[in-house]
Order: sequence, then C-alpha cells, then structure tokens
Amino acid sequence: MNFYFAAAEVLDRLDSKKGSIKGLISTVAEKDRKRTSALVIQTLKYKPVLTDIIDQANLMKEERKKLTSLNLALVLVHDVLFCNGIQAGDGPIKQAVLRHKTRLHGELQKIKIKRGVKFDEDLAQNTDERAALIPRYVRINTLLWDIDEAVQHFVSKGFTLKNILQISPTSKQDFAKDEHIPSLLLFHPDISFQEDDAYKSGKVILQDKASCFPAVVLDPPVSPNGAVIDATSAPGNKTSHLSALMCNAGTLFALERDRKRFSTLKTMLSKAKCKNVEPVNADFLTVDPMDNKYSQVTHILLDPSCSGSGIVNRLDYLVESEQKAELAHEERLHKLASFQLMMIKHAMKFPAVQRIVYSTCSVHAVEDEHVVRAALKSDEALSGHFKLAPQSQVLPQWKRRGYSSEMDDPSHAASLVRCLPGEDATNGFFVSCFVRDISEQELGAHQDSKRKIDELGEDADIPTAQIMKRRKKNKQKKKRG
Ligand SMILES: C[S@@+](CC[C@H](N)C(=O)[O-])C[C@H]1O[C@@H](n2cnc3c(N)ncnc32)[C@H](O)[C@@H]1O
Repeated sequence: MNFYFAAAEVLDRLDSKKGSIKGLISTVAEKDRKRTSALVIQTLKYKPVLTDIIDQANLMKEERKKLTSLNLALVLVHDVLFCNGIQAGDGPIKQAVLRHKTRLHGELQKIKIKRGVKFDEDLAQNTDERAALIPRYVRINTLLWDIDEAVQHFVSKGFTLKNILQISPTSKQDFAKDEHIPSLLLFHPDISFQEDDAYKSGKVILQDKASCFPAVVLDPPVSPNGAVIDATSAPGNKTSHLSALMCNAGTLFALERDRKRFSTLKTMLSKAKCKNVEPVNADFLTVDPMDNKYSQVTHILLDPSCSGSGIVNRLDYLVESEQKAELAHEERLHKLASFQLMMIKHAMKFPAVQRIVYSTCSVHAVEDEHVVRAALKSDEALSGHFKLAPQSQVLPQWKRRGYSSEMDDPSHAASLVRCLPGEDATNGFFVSCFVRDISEQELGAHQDSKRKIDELGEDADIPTAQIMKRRKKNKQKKKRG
C-alpha cells in the first residue's frame, strides 16, 4: 500500500503547488520511482473522470474513515478501473475501495455512454495537441558510432529511412535525417526507445531538436588545448552533445550547482562515454573567472533554469489551474530574467572567452530578447567588446528568428533563434550567441575603457587590458619593422 501512499502524496504536493511533476517524482524512493510516476501521470490524465466517478459512487462519504484523502482514492480507483486491480496485500483500505467495485464500474460505464465513447482511453484528458506534432528525436552519440551505423541499426529493426522533412502521422515505421542537425534522426512521436539497446548503452540520446541547437551554435573547438564551460549542465544532454562535437578532445568543464542533479549528470556522462568532461559541483556565479583553471576557456554554454514555458510534451500543465495568479507569474519571470542576466554577465568576465551561447526553453520575451538586450548594454559587454554573432553563425538556415519588436535595435533579431511549439515541430526554445569583437575600430569607440586602463593599469578589466597590450605591442612592432 506504501506505493499508493507515495503516489497520493505526490498528487497532494502538486495540488498545493510544491513542485513540478518531474521534481516531485524525483523525491520518491528510486525502487518505486518508475511505477509511481506512471500511476501519477495516468491518474492525472483521468482525474476529472475519476473524480466524477468517486463523487457519484459516494465513496468519500461512505469510506471517510479509511480513505483519508481524495488523492488516495483517485490512485486506488484508477487501478481498480483501468488496471488489474489494487496491487497491494489485503487490508482495510483496499477493502474500503473494493466494497464499491461494482458501483464504480457502473459509474464508469454511465460516463462512457453519456460521452458516446467506446474505449477507456477516450476518456483521458487531451494531452497538449502540440506535443503530438513533435517527432521523437534521436540524437546519435557520435562518440560511440556514426550516423550511417545508426541508420543501419534502425533499418535492421524494421524502420525505413525516408528522404522527408517531416514524419507522416500515419506511418510509424518511417524515419528520416534532420535537415538542420547533422546527427539527429526523426521518428514517429509514438515510438519509444526506452527499451532499445542503443538507448540503454548511451549510443543514442533522446533529445528534442531545439535543445540540440545551443551546442551546434557554440561550435566548440576540436583541439587538445580546447577549453569550454557548460555552466548549467544537468541532466547533461547538451554537455554530452558538446563533448561529441569536441570529439572528446580538450577539456569541457561541466558545472552544476544542484547536488542531486550533479549525480544524474555524472551518470549520464559516463553512460555516453564523454571522456573530456570534468564535472564540477559548483555554482557558476561563485566561480572566479580569474581562476587559473578556467583562464584558457574560450567557449561558454549557458542554459540556465527558466520558466520552461516552451516545453509542451510534459504534463505539468495538467496541474496548472486557470486561477494561476498572473502577478506571481510575472514576478517569477522577472526574477528568473535577472538571474539569467547575471549568468551572462558573469560569463563575459572570463578573460579568454570568445563565444557565449545563452539559451532557454521559454517562449517569454522577458527571459529571451529582454535578457539579451540588457546583456548587450551591460558594462561587461561594453568593456569586453561583446556583440551578437551574425545570423550567418547562428543556424543561418533556420527561418524563425527573434522578435524584432522586443530588441532595442530591431536588426539584432536576425541573430537570434526562436522555436515555437506547434509550428516548428519542436518545443518552444530560444538561442542567442555573444561573440567578442576585438577589431581596432571597436576599440577606438571605447575611449573610456582606455582611460580606465591608463589609470588603473593591472587592475583594469582584464579583457580590455589584454587587447590594449596587444595593440601597443603591434604598434611597437610596426615602428621597429
Ligand atoms: C535548464 S537546466 C540545464 C539543462 C542542460 N543544459 C541539458 O541540456 O541537459 C538548468 C540547470 O542549471 C542548474 N543551475 C542553475 N543555476 C546554476 C548556477 N548558478 N550554477 C550552476 N548550475 C546552475 C540547475 O540546477 C539545472 O540543473
């Protein structure tokens, strides 16, 4: 019966908005986690129907001594009606529900007749229909095999490779190569790979297409001296993608501040055989950019916590009631945005950094364009000479760009990438890329920084100081030459 108590407790905590489904399920004992998460999700899908049935059958009134909460009744009645019964030894709680078994089944039939449906599944709440338009994306872990070997593997499993851009909703056997991401395959949304050997051995990673964009845009170095930071790594999809793009060469520092998520990250990286990754359980904001360890870092990926408003293939929306306080929502977005901005500004302080990718799975301009435009105006961007990478370096073929009306300079929107759920066959996503521009012309425009260097010498901000030193050396060379 403990398993039902655990599932009911997750539902109780969801009701009182104490976390997301994913977050709350991660607190359940590992041995029961899979089972509990399946029961919670199924119960949520049928919640309105189950609540009606329990009401009509008067279950809570007649068994109020045994059934202490509606959520406990929901999970038990779910298993009586839609599974093979309650999976627990005999006892007073089980008996309290089973006494009403005939009545419960009767109420279920009445609802089906009333709604004119034949199958139980037709009573499930519609999951977000935009999710049904998202193919099952499978990223090939090129550290372990190549795309041709992967294609052969799936063909041997009975799939047919088609030269198409989208998977037909009627054909579950077709698969295709993605047009934008080289190591990505598309399958029908209903295909599950959880039991596939290639998934279990880390040879494929189940990752939404949009979530593959940041690593590709960052374009990390492939060199034994390459040094890259993934500042917000767990669970590690983008880290393993970066590691693959770096061909396991150089060093990829994978930072993650949350201890539990850090442990998930390490498991993921070892499964994917990422050998060039140094996982670090630390808060990126507390890392000293001048620390020798990171002095050679040229590329930083920032995929910080966000509202997640772009994710459509998860069930959290089932528990988001309409009365969700708009104000609290706005406040939360602004809090997230100021944290996100801090992360970008911190990344800009690393002395050798040349390229910073900032991404979110949010569709809110507050967390996307607004954060980018604030970052561009920040002291860190001005003194470090950061600007947006041009469209030609940021998935040039991708049609949907940033919202120009949300940028100070509308032309900057072309540098940004957006994905819209329901329209782009992906979750909602946003990608931007800052690059350090050290041209002489730009330097000339920063007279103030020059003055600061003259006045402060060694203590002036390092990137500008380095540039100025380089400039001085070049001038001296020219004079000598
Ligand atoms: C959106 S998730 C990252 C997903 C990851 N990039 C992936 O593709 O698998 C954000 C992660 O950043 C972590 N995080 C948030 N703030 C952080 C900080 N200041 N330093 C390090 N990690 C942080 C969170 O704990 C969370 O695991």
